[in-house]
Formats: sequence, structure tokens, C-alpha cells
Amino acid sequence: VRWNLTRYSPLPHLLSQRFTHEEELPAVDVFVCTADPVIEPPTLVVNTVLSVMSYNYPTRKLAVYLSDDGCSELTFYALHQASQFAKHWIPFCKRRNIEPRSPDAYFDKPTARPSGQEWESMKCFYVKKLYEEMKSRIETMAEKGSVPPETRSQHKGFLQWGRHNNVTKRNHQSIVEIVIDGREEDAVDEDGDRLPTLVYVAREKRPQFHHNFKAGAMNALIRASSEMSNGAVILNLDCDMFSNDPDAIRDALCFFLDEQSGHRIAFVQHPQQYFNVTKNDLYGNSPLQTDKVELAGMGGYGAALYIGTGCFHRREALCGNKYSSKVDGQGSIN
Ligand SMILES: O=c1ccn([C@@H]2O[C@H](COP(=O)(O)OP(=O)(O)O[C@H]3O[C@H](CO)[C@@H](O)[C@H](O)[C@H]3O)[C@@H](O)[C@H]2O)c(=O)[nH]1
Ligand SMILES: [Mn+2]
Repeated sequence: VRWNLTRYSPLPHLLSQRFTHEEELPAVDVFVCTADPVIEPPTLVVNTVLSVMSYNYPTRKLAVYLSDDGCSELTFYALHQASQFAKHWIPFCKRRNIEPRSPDAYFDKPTARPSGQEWESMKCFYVKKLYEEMKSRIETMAEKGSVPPETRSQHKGFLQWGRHNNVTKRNHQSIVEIVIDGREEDAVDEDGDRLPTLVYVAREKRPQFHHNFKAGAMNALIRASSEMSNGAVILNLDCDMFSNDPDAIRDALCFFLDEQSGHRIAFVQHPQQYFNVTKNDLYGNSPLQTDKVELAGMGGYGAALYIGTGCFHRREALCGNKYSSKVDGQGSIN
């Protein structure tokens, strides 16, 4: 078989023309997976979470789930901190239309230096200061290795790690804490706009049962999310990544909602980019071959690879659906 290199591009302006009302857009659930608060520090994890909470997508249609296989109160603490910071970060990103929306990656950019009007630059300093203060609180807590009693009173969720529960990484009850319930009236940012839903999940683990690593976590997230937001589209991300494009959801929807072939598309895989690649890419980390040859080569045959992360799935494609011979031809997704 010859490689048939084909590249597809989304046409988001056509999507906006077809879906003029927010209500018509599908709900999207984002799953972020983490497994260890030492190897994957909580500041890294919340940067990933904040990058997806600030997508250019109606917040009432967006829910973010953090799966913590480390079952660590340090990660829960960091997520709670991020939920507070999000009230400043999300409006800051959207008003200034900044990219990328991981605070660490954004403030690292030379262009992130405040410029323009005095008010604008003060705002940038202010948000940066809030971010650095949050980061330092999370790191101090991580160094201590546990959350002190006075901090535990900040959120009832900390009770899950109470002495009587005997929580260890491999043996614990299931913990599901809704950190932000997007339906509640006070779930708003500093501008009064609604925040996306944010949920912490540590699935139940017992030593006598296999937990099946990330796949086990994803299955638990599918079940837990179906009881809450039940988004028709699911994005999964590892905690050491961030979304570098605030319009990634709309781009993926261009394929799922395509009038001709949308109904045949089960998942939309975004390419991956790496940072800190050595000069001359000594360790071959550059995804050139995968993105430009392998994925594009399969594209010509209408095929695609799921590379394990950075991928949007139709929930139906993962959970099944009653067979129907009728196809509405609209690529509908409800
Ligand atoms: O018990 C576990 C172990 C891992 N993870 C998470 O799974 C992701 C991937 O694990 P990692 O150890 O970073 O593996 P990689 O080699 O980086 O995995 C790459 O390749 C895998 C497929 O081989 C994909 O599933 C991953 O998404 C992709 O990042 C990370 O977010 C982990 O936190 C869990 O949630 N639970
Ligand atoms: Mn990894």
C-alpha cells in the first residue's frame, strides 16, 4: 500500500455560521490524568487544567475532570487553589485573547511582558503575581508533604483524607469532589461570567484488584462524568501537557459535525508538540515523522491513529449506542 498523504483543515467560520446559538453546541468533558504528586508535581497538573478551563467555548458546556491515581490531598489542594485562580485567569485570557493558556507557558514567553495601556500592564502584573503566589503556596505544601489542619477547613473535600479513612495510594474509597459546580449561581469569575465545572476524581482502588493504569482511570472517568455533565464529546490529556490552542474544541467539532461525513467520525486526534527538545533533536523527540508522514499517510485512506492523548472522542463511540439505520446526514451530536 502506498502512503497517500492527505491533510485536513478545519473551517471554524463555517461552524460558527451553522451554529449561531450556544445551546446548539455539544457539551464537552475534558479528562486530565495524573498518577503521582512527586513525579508529576501538582503545579504542572493545574497548569494543564487551567489551559483547558479557559478554552474559547461556552463555559456552561464545558466540564473538566481531574483523575488522580495518586489519590493525594496535595493534588486536591492544588486543584482547589486553581479553582480560585481561574476566576482571574479565565477572563484575563479571554479579554486579551492570549495564547497559550497554561499560565506557566504564557508567563515564560518574552511577549508576555506587559505592554500597551497602563491599565492593561497593571492587570498583567496583577494576574502574574496571583499566579506566582498560588504556585508558591502549592509548592510549599508539596515540600511539607501534607496539608495542615487549618487549610483542611477550606474545603469539605479534605475530609476524605481524614484519619478514619486510612487513605493510601493503592487502597482507598472512591473520592469524587465537585470543586466548581458550573450550575451554581456563585460559580462565576471576577467579571461575573459563569465558570466551567471542575471535578476531582480518585477512583476506588483495592490491592486485590488490578487498576489498569491510565485505561482504568479513563473508564472510571467515563462512568463518573456520565452521571454529571455527560458531555457528548470527550477530550483526554496527560497532566504533563497543555492545550496550546484556545480554539481546539471548535476545530475538533468541525470534523464531528461535518454535514457529509461527521457521523462516521469517532475521534479527532490533535498532533503533539514537544518542548525542551535538544539541539539537533538528539533523542528523536520531534514528532515530524509521526505527524507529517505516518498520520497524514493514513489520512488519505480515511484512517487515523489514536495516540493515547490529545484526542477528542465521541462519547457514543466509547460507550456504545443503540443501532440505528437512519443517519440524519447532519453529523448531529447530542
Ligand atoms: O496508573 C496510572 C499511570 C499513569 N496515568 C497517567 O497516564 C498518563 C500517561 O502516562 P506516562 O507514564 O506519562 O506515559 P507516556 O509514556 O508518556 O504515555 C504516552 O503513551 C501512552 C500510550 O503508550 C498514552 O496512553 C499516553 O497518553 C502517552 O502520553 C499520565 O498522565 C499519567 O498520569 C494514570 O492516570 N494512572
Ligand atoms: Mn508522559
